Amino acid sequence: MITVKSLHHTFSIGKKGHERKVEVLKGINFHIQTGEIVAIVGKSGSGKSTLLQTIAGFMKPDSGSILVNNTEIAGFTEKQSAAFRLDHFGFIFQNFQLLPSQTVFENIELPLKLKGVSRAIREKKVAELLKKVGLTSVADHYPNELSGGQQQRVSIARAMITNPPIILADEPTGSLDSQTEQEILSLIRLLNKNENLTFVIITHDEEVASIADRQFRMTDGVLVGGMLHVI
Ligand SMILES: Nc1ncnc2c1ncn2[C@@H]1O[C@H](COP(=O)(O)OP(=O)(O)OP(=O)(O)O)[C@@H](O)[C@H]1O
Repeated sequence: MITVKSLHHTFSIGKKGHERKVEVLKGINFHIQTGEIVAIVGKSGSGKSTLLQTIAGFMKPDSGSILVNNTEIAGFTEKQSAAFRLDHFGFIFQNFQLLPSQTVFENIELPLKLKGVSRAIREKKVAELLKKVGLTSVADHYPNELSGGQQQRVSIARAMITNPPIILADEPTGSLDSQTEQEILSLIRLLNKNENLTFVIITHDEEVASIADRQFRMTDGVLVGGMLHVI
């Protein structure tokens, strides 16, 4: 599903003329299979977000290979990356990133609108997903009328609406209390099982990492681990 080989990336930090080079990805290698939940765990600044951004095609690595379903995406142009992203990746963020002026229904249907999907199909698909994430009764509410857990359910539904095979999640429960965190983690597990969805979750929270089939540890730009985790 995702195979990363010899991925390198270096940032230039600081004022022009006095830049400092920081090697953030020092030759990353891993393979993720379809239907796995993988957690990428590591301290702040270890390079987790940079890795996720390169997989998603938001950032071009200096060198290395990223194969997603046998397509090499590391050398894609921005336009190619955007098109590939829409078909292959859904995103979940710590702060939900919902549009405040749009209802739950409208937030979830947005990616389908961007793809030019007809209204009838959009309505059918959003209704199906609302049911899967347990939000049918709040379809016409606005994000600020929902709890944090409900907002994260909306963003999970939005991430899934175009049927991408892979969900990339950056600290998906970072803004939630521990009980709500457990509910969202259970939902992720359920969707993984029922829909065969692959999840790549970035976290520094061991509780979150514990739901993963495998955990990778990011330390100073090096990724280690990947042992099967028994839950
Ligand atoms: N656009 C950028 N320009 C320059 N340096 C950057 C940029 N993005 C990240 N960095 C640097 O790269 C290193 C890794 O950052 P990254 O955000 O990938 O870490 P992280 O493990 O995701 O951290 P956190 O958990 O705090 O989000 C940090 O030293 C950071 O300062």
